[in-house]
Amino acid sequence: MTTLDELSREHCRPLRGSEHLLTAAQANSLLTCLPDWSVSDGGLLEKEFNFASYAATLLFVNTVAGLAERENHHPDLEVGYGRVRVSYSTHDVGGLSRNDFTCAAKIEALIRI
Ligand SMILES: C[C@H](O)[C@H](O)[C@H]1CNC2=NC(N)=NC(=O)C2=N1
Repeated sequence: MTTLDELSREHCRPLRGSEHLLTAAQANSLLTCLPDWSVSDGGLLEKEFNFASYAATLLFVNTVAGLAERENHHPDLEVGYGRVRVSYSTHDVGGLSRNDFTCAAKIEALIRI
């Protein structure tokens, strides 16, 4: 079984095409190592993060944006006061791929520093 640490050390690969879609079993297995992440009814890998200040919220947004650019894998970010909902899916695959779980693990690794 993949651990959070192992997943966070992977890098996103350019994936295109439905052959890279994860099965529900594969997605559920990866989900077990991501604390408080869930797969929404719409098929997005999601988590809401809460912060004590607007400055901390924006620091998180910018850090996640930097990660997205480095990995060339970009989440939707819904930003509120002290709150960010991060949603991943892989557009080029048409659903969830391993890249979504890799990036989620990287976010977990960076907030645990
Ligand atoms: C051309 C470029 O590499 C692709 O469009 C990348 C960019 N970032 C991406 N981000 C996400 N979330 N899904 C993708 O399929 C995706 N594809």
